[in-house]
Amino acid sequence: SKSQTLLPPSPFALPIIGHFHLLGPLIHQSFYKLSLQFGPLFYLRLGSVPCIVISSPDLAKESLKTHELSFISRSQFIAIERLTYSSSLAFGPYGPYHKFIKKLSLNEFLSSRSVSNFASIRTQEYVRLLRLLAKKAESGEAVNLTEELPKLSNNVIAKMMLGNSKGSSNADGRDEEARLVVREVTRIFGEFNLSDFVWFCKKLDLQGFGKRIEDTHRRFDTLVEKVISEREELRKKNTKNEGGNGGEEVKDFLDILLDILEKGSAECEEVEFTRVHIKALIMDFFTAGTDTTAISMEWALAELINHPKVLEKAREEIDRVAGNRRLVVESDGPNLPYVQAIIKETLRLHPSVPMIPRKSVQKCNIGNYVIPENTMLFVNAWAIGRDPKYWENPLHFYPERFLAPLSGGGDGASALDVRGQHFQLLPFGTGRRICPGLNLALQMLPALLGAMVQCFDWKVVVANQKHTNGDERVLEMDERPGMTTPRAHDLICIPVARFDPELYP
Ligand code: HEM
Repeated sequence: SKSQTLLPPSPFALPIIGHFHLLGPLIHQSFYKLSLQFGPLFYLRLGSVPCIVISSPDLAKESLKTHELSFISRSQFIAIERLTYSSSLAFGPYGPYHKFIKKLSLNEFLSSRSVSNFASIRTQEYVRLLRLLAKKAESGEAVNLTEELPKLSNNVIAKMMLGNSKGSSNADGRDEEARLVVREVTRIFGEFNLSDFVWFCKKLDLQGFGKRIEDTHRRFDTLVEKVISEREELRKKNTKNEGGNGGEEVKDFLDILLDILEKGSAECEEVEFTRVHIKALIMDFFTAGTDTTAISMEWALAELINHPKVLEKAREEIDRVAGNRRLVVESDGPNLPYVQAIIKETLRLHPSVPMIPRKSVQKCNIGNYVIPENTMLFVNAWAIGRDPKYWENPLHFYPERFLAPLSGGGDGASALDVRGQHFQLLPFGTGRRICPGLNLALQMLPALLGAMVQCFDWKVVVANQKHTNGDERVLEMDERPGMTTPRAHDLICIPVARFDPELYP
């Protein structure tokens, strides 16, 4: 029939640029506005790249579950290709290598068990931040949380993945350099490169991305080569202890990967696994795991500052569970349902990856429409999280919606989790390409938020963060463009101590 050959509805396109003229800097918001006009499934051409945008849970399910294998890949962009050594888990195609490395990452690095094994490393990092905040509180100084939170998540991933006491020294400022490189990579990934979208610009590099990409690639490669070579040396010296790991410490992911590189593994017989794959994986976890976790934490705290009653309720729960003689810790998580609900509510309104990006590997039908092979798919999780059809009072920050209602009613959100089973709430995506870091993020976020609320009151100081038009919220909640959704302005606050730092572990 005619409908079997139809593309989804689409706005008027211009020559060469296609629909780019319809997009503002916050692309998920532009897509949301277009969805109000063209419906929950529409078609765009970005330069010469065909795309579809989905903004309803039903169609999200149809594309990501029913047609999962059709939309299983991701688009290859010039910067991503180069900076991830064309071997990315996060951005690469789906196939035997992806299956192998994802399974390995989930089993050996990011499973609930592995994440628990590294709990003490994370506690050290939480306490390092809390001590800094306590110092600032003592001197009445402001602290820029937008700077500090990524340091924490970066350190956590570095220490879980690469270890911290394996003979590598930070005397040459390596941690700082690593953080700066990761920040630059994330920035480059989030910027729009004409060469990716307009076919005749492919070789022109009109915006000068090439040099930035090459410089950043060189800096990262130098760093990661040093880390891997030092570990290889240490392993040689230490051959008596299997894995060269000193026996008592928990094996970090780098040791596991080097074991496979040296001895092979039954499961990787079919795939090539080289030193380059190790480097790519390190890049993957730093870029996919650092900003996302820090941004979610920042939004959660900003929402609490804007909603003092929610903050007070969270604090009552924390004080009930941990009291005021010990710090709240990750293992308290299951006893903190209200704090957990705050995290879900934050991920609903501020998913740090606002759109799930995929690419079709074969032609398929969605609704009554035909989606050609090689079409980019954006599932707009940000828009779905704000749709009044699925959420009561969607713009209201109301964690209670995720707690069992006393007497029915509400939007039924109490039954929803964030693990990819419920298509109206997809902050971590779903299916075979679901975020493997979700266990880690869901361990860290409640514990860290809990500790920051338990230990401090928060005073907002910077003028451009504040509403001036009589809005009762204190902080503005605007977003900045990028691949993730950071806050437009840095979150700068003065912490006021309410917990004795002597009691930190
Ligand atoms: C609040 C924190 C985080 C959020 C909101 C988040 C969100 C996401 C989303 C939406 C995807 C795409 C899923 C899909 O296509 O279905 C993704 C993929 C991914 N994430 Fe996360 N993420 C977070 C933290 C982390 C952490 C801590 C790590 C690693 C340590 C990580 C590593 C990855 C990787 C490797 C992928 C690619 C998976 C694949 O393509 O198979 N993420 N994440």
